[in-house]
Amino acid sequence: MHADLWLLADLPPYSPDLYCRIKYHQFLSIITIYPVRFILIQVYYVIKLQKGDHINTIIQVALDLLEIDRAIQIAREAVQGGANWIEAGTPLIKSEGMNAVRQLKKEFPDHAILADMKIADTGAFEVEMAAKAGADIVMLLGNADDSTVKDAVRSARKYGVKLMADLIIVEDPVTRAQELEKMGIDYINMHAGIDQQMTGKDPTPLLERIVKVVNIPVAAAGGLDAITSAQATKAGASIVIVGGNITQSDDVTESAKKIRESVDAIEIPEFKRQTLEQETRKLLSEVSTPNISDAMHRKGAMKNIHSMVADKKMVGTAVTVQTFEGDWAKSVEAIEVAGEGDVIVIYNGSHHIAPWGGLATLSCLNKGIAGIVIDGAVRDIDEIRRIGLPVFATSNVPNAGDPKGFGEINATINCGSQVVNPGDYIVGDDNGVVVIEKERAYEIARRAKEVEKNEKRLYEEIKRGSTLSEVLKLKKWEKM
Ligand SMILES: O=C(CO)[C@H](O)[C@H](O)COP(=O)(O)O
Repeated sequence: MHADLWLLADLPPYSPDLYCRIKYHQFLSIITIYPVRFILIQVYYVIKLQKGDHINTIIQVALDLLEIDRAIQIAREAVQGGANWIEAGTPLIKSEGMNAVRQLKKEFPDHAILADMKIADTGAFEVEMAAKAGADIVMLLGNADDSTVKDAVRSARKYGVKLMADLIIVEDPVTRAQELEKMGIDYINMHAGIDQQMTGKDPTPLLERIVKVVNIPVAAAGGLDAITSAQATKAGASIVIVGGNITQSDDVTESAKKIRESVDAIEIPEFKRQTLEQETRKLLSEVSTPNISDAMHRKGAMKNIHSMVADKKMVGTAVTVQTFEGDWAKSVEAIEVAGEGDVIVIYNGSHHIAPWGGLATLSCLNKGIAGIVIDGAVRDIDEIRRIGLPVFATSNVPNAGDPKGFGEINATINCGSQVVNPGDYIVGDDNGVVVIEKERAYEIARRAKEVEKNEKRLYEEIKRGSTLSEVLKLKKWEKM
């Protein structure tokens, strides 16, 4: 059955009464003229929403991948979990062209296929191209020129496809949504793009305002997961577009199922957003230092600094100390300056004389300090290991220096060949230590989480018997 896109009718699983009402509606829509049908459908929606019912939300899985065969496999698993519409993501279309749409339509004839072309120009031509490849819905950029939008609408009507407008970089989304509806767009997509999400942008806040001013279905997209998809539904979204939290999951079907259950739940839990700092710390505690280094394009790793206490994870904000060979006065004074969740980062300049030991480490434990990093040596390694606080250094030795007091606290220092400023995020694990400049901490934490999700997915595929070069298609993507 070809999904009736307007009625969002391709909604398995749905309750029998809703099924009958939608079938009745489809019958009505066949026999009524458009305005009458339009009014009836509005009445239908108002009655359902008045009763507090949820209109079964469409889950659109966004296949932002590079390989069509992997995309098809992931789409299959997502549909098993309850995804309804299948999106050929922009990266997939840029990588595989219209063949991606053709293959998806061939594999999933009973599911609406959306081509996320993000059309900015030559609307008619690109809509025609996608329609002929089998797309049911085509995405254009909401801030494309009106002439492009209007010509895309003419082409969409001619080829029997629907149009969705992506508000990703629109200055005034509420006004633009109304203009786009007037020009004949079928769906509005309130979207926080992947890069925008890394800076904390969230599509939900504007959703309610847009749903109020347009009569066409509104989609939400941008880092959605089970909780935020439900919030988007509560804010009035009829379609939730989910990419990474399904496609990069190590269990795609389960992830899609969680989103299906969450958006269909009658009671949607209140979702209290954490502060940016809380979310940053939480994300950094979930990822590894290799994930973070990858998220920074292989940057940020400290050289020759190793964990002195095995199997310890450390996340904190830097209190920096500049000292000189073995001089431990400023290092110990820094314990009084640092607070809960800080990391004391020391440049000592020698690998043979320790400015740090067991007593200082115990003092840090008392203050809730997250850990210590020294470009230099430590001593009392047995005591430090018993205390269990994360300590990273270049070496451990038996001898210490004297408390002369040279140097300073909270100046810019160099540690492990990395520049460290007070307040920068410091993350350590058994791989080593990375430093993240505080201004980019949230963005890097989000990007590192994407790296981690992607690696988990690759791990899953290799576990099924593939190899790294196969899943990465190394030969195909080697730099020409
Ligand atoms: O259009 C997109 C990016 O430009 C993505 O498809 C959209 O953001 C959904 O993916 P995710 O849930 O990973 O954000």
